[in-house]
Amino acid sequence: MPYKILLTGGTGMVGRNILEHPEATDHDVLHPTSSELNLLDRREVKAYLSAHKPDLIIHAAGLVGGIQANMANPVGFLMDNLDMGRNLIGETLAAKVPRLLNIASSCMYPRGAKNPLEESMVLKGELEPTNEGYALAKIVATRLCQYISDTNPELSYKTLIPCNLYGRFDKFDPRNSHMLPAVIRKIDLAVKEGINEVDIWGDGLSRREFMYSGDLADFVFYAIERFEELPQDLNVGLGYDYTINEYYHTIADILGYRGTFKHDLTKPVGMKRKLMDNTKLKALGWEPKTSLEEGIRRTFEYYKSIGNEHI
Ligand SMILES: NC(=O)c1ccc[n+]([C@@H]2O[C@H](COP(=O)([O-])OP(=O)(O)OC[C@H]3O[C@@H](n4cnc5c(N)ncnc54)[C@H](OP(=O)(O)O)[C@@H]3O)[C@@H](O)[C@H]2O)c1
Ligand SMILES: C[C@@H]1O[C@H](OP(=O)(O)OP(=O)(O)OC[C@H]2O[C@@H](n3cnc4c(=O)[nH]c(N)nc43)[C@H](O)[C@@H]2O)[C@@H](O)[C@H](O)[C@@H]1O
Repeated sequence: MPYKILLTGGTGMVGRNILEHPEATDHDVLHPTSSELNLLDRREVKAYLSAHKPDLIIHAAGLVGGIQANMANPVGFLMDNLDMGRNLIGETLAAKVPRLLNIASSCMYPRGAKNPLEESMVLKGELEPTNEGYALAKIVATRLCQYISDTNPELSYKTLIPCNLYGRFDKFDPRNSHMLPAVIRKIDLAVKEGINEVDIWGDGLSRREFMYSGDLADFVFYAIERFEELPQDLNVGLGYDYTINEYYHTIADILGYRGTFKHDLTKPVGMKRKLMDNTKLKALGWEPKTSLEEGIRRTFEYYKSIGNEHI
């Protein structure tokens, strides 16, 4: 059914993949930038919802970054994400908007939890220190949605928990990018400049589940067509992972890098693994379609198209 959707984070990687998806045109999608709607200003949020009256909200805004960005700014990652979530979800409740889809992150799982991570494991152990602030903010927004849904039968606020994501519209600046786009940039520079050795952060044995953002966007539309069928919290991932070393070698093969790698053990590695259980996702009848090789190729094409000189 067509919705009047408020999409937050519409200029970000997840948001732009949602807007680029063919089914976006089936709905009336409002996607204000942060200068048109600053989620850190609760009064602005209240006024925007009152003026536009969406019937579904997709919350894909946030202060987002890789391990090094999180370590450099734990206060910002906690405060901004907490305030954005609280302001948006709180005013959505006040306006009695019937549906909200909150985008969380697999980093909110306990660092030592048994893999694959099941949705019931949230809050069942200590968090990963390198992104604890961000994880706390994500957990608060996730629980806020649950409490609202549990105490307001006419409201349905649910959370998707994606694994690591990459793709078109990603961030490539090494100061705040995640591993996959950072490695595309590093290896592309090595090929262009004839560099024969590329650093891998850590021993490369950590494992990650990186899903192509276009697939998450596809699931978002699949999910909003079956909103009532969705569980309160739902992992959205591949169901398998690779080592960091394997990601480097796959990217090197695709970009034509023939040099060697050196492990820089002074760099942070974060969680050893955060593979999520996809039983509930598969039960809904959806699975991601984009292979790692195809996803890297599309991401690299996008990277080349934006001209990396200003990154
Ligand atoms: N990337 C990943 O690996 C990953 C993995 C799992 C989950 N997620 C989740 O997916 C969501 C989107 O991530 P992303 O990778 O798309 O992030 P992103 O590319 O950094 O985009 C962040 C978005 O949030 C907006 N935003 C930031 N501060 C704002 C504010 N004060 N008011 C309104 N909007 C604001 C930004 O708008 P401006 O550009 O105008 O600042 C931008 O559109 C986040 O909830 C993140 O936790 C991401
Ligand atoms: C989904 C995101 O996961 C994030 O954790 P996390 O996967 O470790 O974030 P990433 O920065 O993607 O790092 C993933 C893994 O890749 C390794 N890695 C290897 N080489 C590089 C490199 O050149 N750059 C980067 N960035 N990593 C690299 C890094 O040590 C870590 O083990 C959280 O900090 C965020 O809050 C968010 O939740």
